[in-house]
Amino acid sequence: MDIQNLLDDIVGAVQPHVGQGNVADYIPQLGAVDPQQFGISVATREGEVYSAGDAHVDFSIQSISKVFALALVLAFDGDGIWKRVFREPSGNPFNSLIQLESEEGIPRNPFINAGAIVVTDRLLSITGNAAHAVRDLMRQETTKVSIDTDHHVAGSELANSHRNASLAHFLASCGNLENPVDEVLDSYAKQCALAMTCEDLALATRFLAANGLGTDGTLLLSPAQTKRINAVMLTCGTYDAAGEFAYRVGLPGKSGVGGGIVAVVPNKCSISVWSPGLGRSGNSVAGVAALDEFTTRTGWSVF
Ligand SMILES: NC(=O)CC[C@H](N)C(=O)O
Repeated sequence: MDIQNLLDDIVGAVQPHVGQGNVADYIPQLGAVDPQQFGISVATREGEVYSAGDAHVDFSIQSISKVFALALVLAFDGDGIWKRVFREPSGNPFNSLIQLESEEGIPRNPFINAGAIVVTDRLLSITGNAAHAVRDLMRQETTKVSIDTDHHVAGSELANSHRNASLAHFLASCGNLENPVDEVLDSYAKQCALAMTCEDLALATRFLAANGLGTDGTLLLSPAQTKRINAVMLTCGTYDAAGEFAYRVGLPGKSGVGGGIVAVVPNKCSISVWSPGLGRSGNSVAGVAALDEFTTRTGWSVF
């Protein structure tokens, strides 16, 4: 398989989709990003990296950070988090308030905002600084020490975070937050506002394609924990489009409203795509198209 050739081809094939959809503008800083961009990177289990298009441009990873926060909490704390968050697809938008009340403050899964706020809360309790913990994991896996939060994006989210604040206050009212609401929201916004490239994200996600083995050869997660994170990504990683994503792409994946998506081919490689235009459920239109093309042409999927 000539992966470089394939990625170059995919850049051409997805051009009609680049710019389709809408850039997230409920976080004003994200609304200012040029939608005419597309990048793709693949990191193989063996350590090769392939990139094409705008794969070296920084973008806001947003909800992709939720995977890494969950990985850290599972690594530090084992299964305790599953008493505070379910692992079922929600079928609702990522920032929906509806289920949280009827399900008495236990979020459906760790990848919708309510669930991710609970995971960040736990990570904050464990580490004292959840955003730094996620950032440091990214730095470690990419060996790139310049990775950091874009504070303009974090500030822009915090200044417009009425929905996440209402989720967090409701969680607190149900006794499902350990830390003050403002501190949890601050950490959550900063972890979401990490700025990274496709190549960085492919490298950072590689441990999920390697049974939990990190870049430096240490085990970040057990093979069983890795399998479970990938399973939750498959069923919940793209919100109320998880069924459509499984149908088209056939891989565990996690999207963010910055237009990035990471996907995992277990035991083979991690893939990261980015293009800012989002479909109705908040997933990159050109990104999903590229992953569809990738798995259809390689036959690399979990199905
Ligand atoms: N789906 C996303 O990427 C959402 C993340 C964003 N920071 C929010 O909480 O709204």
